[in-house]
Amino acid sequence: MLIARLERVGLTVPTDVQSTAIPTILQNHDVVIQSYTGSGKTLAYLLPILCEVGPFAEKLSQDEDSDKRIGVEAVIVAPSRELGMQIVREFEKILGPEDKKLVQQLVGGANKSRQEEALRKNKPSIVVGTPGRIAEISATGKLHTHNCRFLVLDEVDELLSFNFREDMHRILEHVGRRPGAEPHNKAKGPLVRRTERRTILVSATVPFSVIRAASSWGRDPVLVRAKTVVPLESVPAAGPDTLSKNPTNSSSTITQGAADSLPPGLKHYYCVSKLQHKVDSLRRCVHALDARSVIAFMNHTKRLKDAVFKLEARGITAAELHGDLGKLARSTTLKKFKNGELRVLVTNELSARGLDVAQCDLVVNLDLPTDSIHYAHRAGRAGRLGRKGYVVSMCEESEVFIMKKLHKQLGIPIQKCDFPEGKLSVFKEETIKEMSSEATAR
Ligand SMILES: Nc1ncnc2c1ncn2[C@@H]1O[C@H](COP(=O)(O)OP(=O)(O)OP(=O)(O)O)[C@@H](O)[C@H]1O
Repeated sequence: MLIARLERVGLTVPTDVQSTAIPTILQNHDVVIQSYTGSGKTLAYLLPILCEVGPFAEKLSQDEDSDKRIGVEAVIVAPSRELGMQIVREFEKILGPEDKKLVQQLVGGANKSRQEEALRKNKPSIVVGTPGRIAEISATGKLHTHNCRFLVLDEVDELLSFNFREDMHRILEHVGRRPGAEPHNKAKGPLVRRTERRTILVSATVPFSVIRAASSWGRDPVLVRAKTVVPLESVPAAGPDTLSKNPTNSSSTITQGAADSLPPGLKHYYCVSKLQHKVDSLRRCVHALDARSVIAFMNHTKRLKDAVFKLEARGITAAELHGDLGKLARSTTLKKFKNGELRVLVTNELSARGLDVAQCDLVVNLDLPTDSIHYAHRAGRAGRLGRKGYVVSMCEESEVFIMKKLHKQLGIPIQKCDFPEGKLSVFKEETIKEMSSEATAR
């Protein structure tokens, strides 16, 4: 049934991470799924859920069946409303129009009373949302998750950040916990109250904070990477940027930084440009690479509008996407970008995580990311599902040392380039020594 439906929507060959994660989750494991951006992690958890929840589920035994009617059975948490809605659309694509009411979005910014009304009326088995809204509706008692069998935290390292702490605590405490069960008592170990909830943590980057969280939230969780499954306790504690030795060898230290979170089809460059010329360098870069679908990242929302204005003034269709925009403006802009009406989307960190625009062929850092993890998530907007793509970072002379650091932490070549006469020109391979002597000479 499910396989037939997948074939109908053009999903016939599983990606590596799906081939590894799906059976592991169906064997009742708690899992951490780590695989590079655009490798199909969403379906890696969505498909096992649909094997057990909804129209494609194997028939449950009588008592489980009666339980089935009470409340939500899967909760998926995402750090942004765009990613939340993207996951909902993936569910709806597979469920089809007749069953799409089985999944309900609970993202921030949408109308809360309409969401509560839909929960009451449709009695969805699956909810997908952002931490604040899920926690808020759960606190009103209108979201019944005690029967929940799956809790998915997508972009989990982002969800661990401070601003989600309180909401995530509530979600972890309530989802899959039977009413009246004794409160979480560490002394009795992390699992005394959750019997069958499977906790699935997902990200392209898995810093040690995620490993630690998984061990306390799950029951003997395993780490699923593209082709390997290792017990989590075999992962030694390490700093945030430990690079993997040999990813295929299960005893190696895992990458807790970002080295193997980058898609293989990407080429990475940096271009030295003065701050006031960066947008013009972006324009020359877009033309030189003949990029059709470009995502440009900036660190300060205030400056996005100015960049869009300059691009439009030079005849490049562009728009800004950030959290200060209203819900409608954000979804309209995203739709226009995805259907090719816009050539450049100028955005900030909000859109870095998880945004899936299959045709994105160029990512430009108009402002440099703060670290290798942020670099990886931004870069991973291009090269989706093994496609080719470029990542070009615009940096001032004084920031070149940051590119050297990223090159080292990520273990990837990031070559210096420029765009004279509308062509990409790559400087000869600058070794680390040359780069560092350049850096010290300044
Ligand atoms: N088996 C498959 N066959 C064909 N297309 C697939 C398959 N699995 C996923 N896709 C498509 O590949 C794209 C990327 O998938 P997805 O967004 O799940 O990647 P991801 O690993 O979650 O990326 P990120 O780390 O950026 O969130 C999506 O458009 C998805 O529909």
